[in-house]
Amino acid sequence: MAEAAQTPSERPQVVACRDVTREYTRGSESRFSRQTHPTVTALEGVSVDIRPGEFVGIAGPSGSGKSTLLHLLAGLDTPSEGEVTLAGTKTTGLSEQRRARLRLEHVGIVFQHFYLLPSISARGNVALPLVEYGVGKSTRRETATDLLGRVGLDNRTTHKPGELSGGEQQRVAIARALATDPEVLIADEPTGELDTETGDRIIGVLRASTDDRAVVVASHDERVLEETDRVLRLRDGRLVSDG
Ligand SMILES: Nc1ncnc2c1ncn2[C@@H]1O[C@H](COP(=O)(O)OP(=O)(O)OP(=O)(O)O)[C@@H](O)[C@H]1O
Repeated sequence: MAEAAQTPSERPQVVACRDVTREYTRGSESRFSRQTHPTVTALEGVSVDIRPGEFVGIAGPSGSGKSTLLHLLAGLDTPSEGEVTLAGTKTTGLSEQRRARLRLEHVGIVFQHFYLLPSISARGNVALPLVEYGVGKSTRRETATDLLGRVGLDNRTTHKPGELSGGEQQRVAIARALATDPEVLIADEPTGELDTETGDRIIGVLRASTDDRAVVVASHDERVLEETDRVLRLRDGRLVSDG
């Protein structure tokens, strides 16, 4: 069946979590103390499928496991138990280097605090993942300029991050995350510190990115969650609803 004729629910999943648990052990034994801190179970028994074309929200109170789940979905972290399969590859057991390659090839990541390089232009920042990908300079420039146009920043391509507003920097970060044309775009609190109008613009840019990929957003912002197709609600590390 042609891809275009498929609805998101008919497409194969791009990320699958099966009965995933993530525990953090805080502190460690030292020479002077045998006492270890208790283990925190940040996620427990979470199973989720995410397919291209879906705009998925992750919601829940502070500490409920949203960022932990996002990091697992993005291949930034691996579960203590259970399995995460990203673009057909299980993340557990891969070396750091192979996991980094898997992310480079399949995932775009947007953090709340952008993490743009201050000394280079918006266009240079967007082109950075393509350097790692081995794309030539003129194609990098062309792609980065095109992506900045798509997020409404045609007239800011040569500005450095410090010369841009928070919302503009966030749009540069989204354009950078899209540079490698990833199958899944992951965003952690992308509207966190933005005013309503700027936040709405970011939501629009994320929504417009879902045509051929999955977009997964962890957020406290109900305006973001209302725009998604589906919300995964977490409480105390457990998935309490999916729909
Ligand atoms: N590196 C870590 N070491 C120890 N505990 C951690 C670590 N990261 C997260 N936790 C704990 O895991 C739980 C889930 O954290 P997580 O950051 O996933 O929650 P969250 O829902 O994203 O919270 P917020 O909305 O406040 O960002 C919390 O109890 C947190 O304290």
